[in-house]
Amino acid sequence: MNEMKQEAVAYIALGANLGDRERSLQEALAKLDAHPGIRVAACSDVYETEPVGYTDQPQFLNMAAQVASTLAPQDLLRVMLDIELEMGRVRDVRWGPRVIDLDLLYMEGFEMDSPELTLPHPRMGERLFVLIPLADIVPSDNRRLHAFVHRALGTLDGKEDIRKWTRFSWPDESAPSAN
Ligand SMILES: Nc1ncnc2c1ncn2[C@@H]1O[C@H](COP(=O)(O)OP(=O)(O)OP(=O)(O)O)[C@@H](O)[C@H]1O
Ligand SMILES: Nc1nc2c(c(=O)[nH]1)N=C(CO)CN2
Repeated sequence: MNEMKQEAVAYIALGANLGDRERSLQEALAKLDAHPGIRVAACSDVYETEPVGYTDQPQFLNMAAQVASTLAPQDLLRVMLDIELEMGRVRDVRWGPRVIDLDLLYMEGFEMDSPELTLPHPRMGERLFVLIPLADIVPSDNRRLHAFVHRALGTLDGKEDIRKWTRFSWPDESAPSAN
């Protein structure tokens, strides 16, 4: 893995709509935070959302996390994809049901466009289930991302059914260790 000397701030979208959704979000955050090159710095509220795209599937829980990472973006994504696999995600239906979905939305200082990794995430401005949690944690001094999120929120206002989910806390003292 290519370790960078300095931490870079990145934003990750989390989604879950199979099994114990809340526990899956907790577990994914714990696994990210347990990695030596990743520190979970802030978490959004959790929202219950109607499925978008492929609609014949259960409701999602969605949230966003701000992380600080010394990993190169490709390595951070690899860790995220490994966590999805460890947690039993099966890739079959595009936009279909999943135990956990982790998308890398934005990483400070990095722009790239390849099938393996596109940054910023090409569809983040189209999805309220991504933007509403992200707005909880993007600081206003990140002018570029803050402006992007709020402009996109303005154009999508009211287009998806999203409700705040209140029963979530992280770090979760009762959760099993991620290792
Ligand atoms: N910014 C990114 N974040 C996550 N995956 C990405 C990104 N850019 C490209 N990819 C690639 O997309 C592939 C498919 O991702 P995934 O199965 O999570 O898509 P999806 O959640 O079904 O749809 P969407 O990409 O619209 O969220 C991953 O294997 C990954 O290599
Ligand atoms: N509400 C909601 N809908 C979705 C979600 C998601 O996380 N939340 N993820 C998808 C796969 O990218 C497809 N549709």
